[in-house]
Amino acid sequence: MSAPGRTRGSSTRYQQMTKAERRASLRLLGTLLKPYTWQLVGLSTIVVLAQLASVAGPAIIAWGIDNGIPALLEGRATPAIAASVAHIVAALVAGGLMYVFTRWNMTIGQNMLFGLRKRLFLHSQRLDMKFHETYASGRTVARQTSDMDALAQLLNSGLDIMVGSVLQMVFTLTLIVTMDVPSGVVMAGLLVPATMLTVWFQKRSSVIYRQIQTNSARLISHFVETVSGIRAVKSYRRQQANGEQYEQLAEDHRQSALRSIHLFGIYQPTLRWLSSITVAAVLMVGGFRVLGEELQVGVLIALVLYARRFFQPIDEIANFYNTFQSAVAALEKISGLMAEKSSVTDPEDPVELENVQGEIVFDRAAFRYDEDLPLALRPTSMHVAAGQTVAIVGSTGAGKSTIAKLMARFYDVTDGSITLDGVDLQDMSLDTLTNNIVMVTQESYLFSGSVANNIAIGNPAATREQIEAAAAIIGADTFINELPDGFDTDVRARGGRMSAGQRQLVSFARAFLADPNVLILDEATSSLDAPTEAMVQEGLEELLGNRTAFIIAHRLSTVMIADRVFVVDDGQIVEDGTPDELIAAGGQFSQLHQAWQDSLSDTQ
Ligand SMILES: Nc1ncnc2c1ncn2[C@@H]1O[C@H](COP(=O)(O)OP(=O)(O)OP(=O)(O)O)[C@@H](O)[C@H]1O
Repeated sequence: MSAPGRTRGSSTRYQQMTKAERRASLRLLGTLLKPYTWQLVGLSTIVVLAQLASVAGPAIIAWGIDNGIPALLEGRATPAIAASVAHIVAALVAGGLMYVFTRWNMTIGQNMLFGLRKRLFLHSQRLDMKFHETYASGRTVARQTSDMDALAQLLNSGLDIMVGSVLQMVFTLTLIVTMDVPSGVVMAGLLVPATMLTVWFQKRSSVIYRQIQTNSARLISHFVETVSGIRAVKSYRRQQANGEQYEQLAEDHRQSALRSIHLFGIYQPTLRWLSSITVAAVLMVGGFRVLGEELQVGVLIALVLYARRFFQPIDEIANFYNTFQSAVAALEKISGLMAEKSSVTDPEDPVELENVQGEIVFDRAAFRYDEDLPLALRPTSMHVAAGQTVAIVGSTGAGKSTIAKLMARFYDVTDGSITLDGVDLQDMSLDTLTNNIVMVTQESYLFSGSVANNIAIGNPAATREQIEAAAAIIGADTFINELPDGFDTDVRARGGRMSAGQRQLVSFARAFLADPNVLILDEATSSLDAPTEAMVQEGLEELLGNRTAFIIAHRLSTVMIADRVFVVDDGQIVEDGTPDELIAAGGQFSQLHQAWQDSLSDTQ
């Protein structure tokens, strides 16, 4: 019997699904089940046999009483012993079969979920940046967690209830009618109010389950938002206001949970009451028939036992309906995510690159983030020779990061092309691209694991010596060696926490180890303080080496090491030249340079 709130109803969502969505989700269920067709046939057979063995119990008792007792009175014990043995064997067979069924069924369910989880994870990773920017990460998490749980419930209990419980009712009713038609009529008569009660319960429970689901999602999302924005919460003293909001949401959740408990409180006792009335009615009708010698006592006992069992599966079936709806809605959401296509894909016949030099050419390359948005990069043509270091500067929102993201193929150009050594980025495999072009972003993301593992992401084949050498060249080794376990320190553990600048140094070492031909640093030095920046300046020059490099920078010191500067304004490169040339030209860069100079002298 399901506890209140265990299954998640989403009938409204289910009803809102279009036919196409429903078909897509059922198709996904079909692809999950298909490899297990024969195993599912085997499982169904086991359920049928287990139900037959379990339903045989009362019939054996009836036979034992009606034949065994008279035989005992005549001094023959064999029929009574045979009935007892048969009853024990039937119970053992039913139990054994259910054991095999449960293990096998759970194993298949877990295997299916394992396959689906893996497919979903790999698919989510493959999807392009545009998808990840629009599809909230919380939703991706829900696909992997609550939706998988809903599906797990269906896979765990689906076959047992759909086949087992339904068969239990069918077999029981058939046996009752076969044994005694009037008792069958009594049972069928009481089935009418039980069905009406169940339909009433089912309708209300699916609405309440949906409320519980919505309220719990609101509660969680408010909690997550507060925790992830805790700095803003503390800075603006939002604790009390947030607390009040949370209390209201928690109260809504409590109310919907109470409504669910109340509903169960009406349904289950009423169903039991109907079940008891059935037993009493069968006993009364049967009793009179025994008195009239139209029915044997053993058969009457069997009928009473069957009547007790008859209603047991009804509430399981009613609850299962919610499980089924939740699972179909979850499947629809999962299949929706699986149907998403990445616009950045591998070409069918990729061009192999050899001896890459690192020449980057934009040929009337233009880009917009969405069809109804203006161009973030207006048609741009430029040529950057292999080995050049280019600083990209410009005001906020000018389009600097957009240029960087296009070179790393986070997005594909809307028009024109970008080439590496004369080969269109879209004509090389994504592996070739990432082996040759690496972007270090300002977030400097560190994955769980040790510092050494985080650096090794740049080149998983690197030896420990190479990892430590990369850190030393970048100038990250001093602080890493001071961490509790040096390079083996877990970056998430206490003592492994790093400042923004230290994280950037680790990501520099990672990029150095990756050894790409083209390196893009997006604001990568912006969060280093002046002494740290001075420290990494040398490492940065080591990192840049002979490779082609694009540095988006807000700091003069970084810009001045560049061979060339692009000034970006309103989605286009408006100035292009060496730092000295641009200072002399008196344009935007020279003003920017002057402002930097002034700010430096102010701080001295
Ligand atoms: N994911 C996105 N979806 C829609 N528009 C975007 C997206 N990212 C950036 N834009 C828009 O594209 C334009 C260029 O943004 P971009 O991030 O390239 O500027 P930027 O020069 O790097 O700015 P900043 O120095 O502030 O980082 C801006 O108008 C911005 O609003």
